[in-house]
Amino acid sequence: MQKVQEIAEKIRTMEIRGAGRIAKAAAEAIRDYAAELDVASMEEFSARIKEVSNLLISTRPTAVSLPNAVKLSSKYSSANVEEARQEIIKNANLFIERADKALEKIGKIGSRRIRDGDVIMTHCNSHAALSIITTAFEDGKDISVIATESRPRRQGLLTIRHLNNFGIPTTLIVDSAVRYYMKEVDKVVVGADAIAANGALVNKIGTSQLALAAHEARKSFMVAAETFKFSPSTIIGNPIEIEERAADEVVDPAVISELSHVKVRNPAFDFTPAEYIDMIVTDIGIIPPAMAYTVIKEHLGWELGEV
Ligand SMILES: O=P(O)(O)OC[C@H]1O[C@H](OP(=O)(O)O)[C@H](O)[C@@H]1O
Repeated sequence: MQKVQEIAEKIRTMEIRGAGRIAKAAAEAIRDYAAELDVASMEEFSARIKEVSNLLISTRPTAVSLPNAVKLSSKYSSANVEEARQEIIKNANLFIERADKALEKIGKIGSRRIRDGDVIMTHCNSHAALSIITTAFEDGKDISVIATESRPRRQGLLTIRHLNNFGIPTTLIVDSAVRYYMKEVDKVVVGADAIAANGALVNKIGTSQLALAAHEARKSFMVAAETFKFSPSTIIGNPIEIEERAADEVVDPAVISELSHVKVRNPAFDFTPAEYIDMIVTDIGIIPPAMAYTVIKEHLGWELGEV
């Protein structure tokens, strides 16, 4: 349990971050916990698995990859502890393998839409979006990237370091310069924390203003998302919760401690409506946002009544 608590804390504090990475970390945590779980009965086994599943899911509320990973990994059908344990180990490993392959597939598929000479704008730090960009570059396409800083956590600095390691010409801009530079951009490529049944995208705060600026300038807006980032519970009407993080990520508490009329808001994500999205590059191919429902039904194997 202590190891799971440590992983949960790393996810909560964003030492482990990125919707795909937290999903994989959760799958690994459940697998390792199940492997070592010493219980006297099946009831105890079920209760302990449920407890760690809930703990992991509670760490970050928005990225649906997290509950999807937990649900897919902690599945078992046997009423025998040893068999159930092996089922969880197998399912978690399958999920992890599928997640790695998905990133590779998204890179291959999405990079075909990148043209020689393209200037690509990206936001935050998405491993799926970066897979598209770096694959296009490794295929010999002469591309460059404009990367946003992504306040308040500045994940843009991870992105520019990653792109620099590949030798990709990159420009770092502050988030508020997005519209100013949009005229130089050919394509916007971003990741996803969740995709709702209506095709709306939930991604790092500021994504929707990139989409708006791209739409205004008639530039293509591409989302890179593994199928496990689609949200089953939105089919039955549950809204996706937007995580609001601590004010001290935005400003030093000392600066505002005496300003009695000021409060700080720090939502980590925003919604981009489907009409601003040209395509979603997934591990099962490029789809329009309107196909989100089909992905949830057919590729996540979701059944009405399950959620
Ligand atoms: O799964 P990958 O593509 O890496 O990232 C997807 C998204 O997860 C990140 O969230 P955070 O930085 O963990 O809050 C960003 O919003 C990013 O676009």
